[in-house]
Amino acid sequence: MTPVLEAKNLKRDYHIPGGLFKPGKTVHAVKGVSFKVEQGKTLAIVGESGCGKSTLARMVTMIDPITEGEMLIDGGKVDIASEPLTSEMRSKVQIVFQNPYGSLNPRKKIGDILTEPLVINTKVPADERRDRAMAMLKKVGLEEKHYGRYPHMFSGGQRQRVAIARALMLNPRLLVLDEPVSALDLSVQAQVLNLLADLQDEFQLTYVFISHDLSVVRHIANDVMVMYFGEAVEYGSRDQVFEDPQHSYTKTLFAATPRVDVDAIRARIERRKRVA
Ligand SMILES: Nc1ncnc2c1ncn2[C@@H]1O[C@H](COP(=O)(O)OP(=O)(O)OP(=O)(O)O)[C@@H](O)[C@H]1O
Repeated sequence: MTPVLEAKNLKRDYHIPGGLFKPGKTVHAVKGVSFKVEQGKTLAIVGESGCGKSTLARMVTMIDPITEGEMLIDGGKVDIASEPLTSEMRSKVQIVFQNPYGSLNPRKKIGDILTEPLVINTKVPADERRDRAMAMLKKVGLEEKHYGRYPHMFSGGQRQRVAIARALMLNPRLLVLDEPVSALDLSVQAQVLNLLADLQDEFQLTYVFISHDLSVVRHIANDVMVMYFGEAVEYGSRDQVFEDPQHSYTKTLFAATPRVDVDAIRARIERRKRVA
């Protein structure tokens, strides 16, 4: 099967200009990383702060340019040299950021936030845009009455649902989730993870899930890539990486991580749902 995304030897350098007495320097944030992810699957990218996870997320989402390497979506090459990238190309990959407070425009109603990607990227007429946004609200566990409300009227978990809904409005081939639950309370984390899992099952969505939280990764990933100083030091199936880590950094990372039992939280929520 052709992977939805295949990245080959991706590199990203940042050039930091020097001052009068300080020479400029180049930060090699991502140093040649390759991976692939198939439809309906989740690739988790883990590593500690500064290892290059977000840089990778921004490259895959085409927000940041690639210094070197190749990216194929559905087997077709993303021509990183073509500037500006076409909106059709961009709409294939969407991103959900960590902070549901900062990522939604506080001056816009939820309806406008959801329909905006259609206004910018498509010729879908206004009444159909509204219908699609209403349907999407329901898919992410919100209600039609939320359409006319502002982001400040929602909880953190609900705002992240709005961010997920917005990301799905263009039917992307790939969703990049950059620490999507780490700003949320633990029980809300489990609800949003449940939602992501349900949406993936229903629509065969493909995720690149960026996280520093191994308990979450264990719960959601099919494959795992561990990054360390801009390199992929481990890459394999979830069970392979968790049960038999090869690299000394992965072993240290796993040993240093307290285990939060997300499965138990999820089971508790399911029980509550059944009682209610
Ligand atoms: N715009 C930038 N200019 C210069 N250096 C940058 C820039 N963005 C990131 N870097 C550097 O690139 C490296 C990787 O950063 P990145 O934000 O991708 O890491 P991360 O793993 O996502 O960390 P965190 O989890 O803290 O966000 C770091 O050394 C960082 O300082």
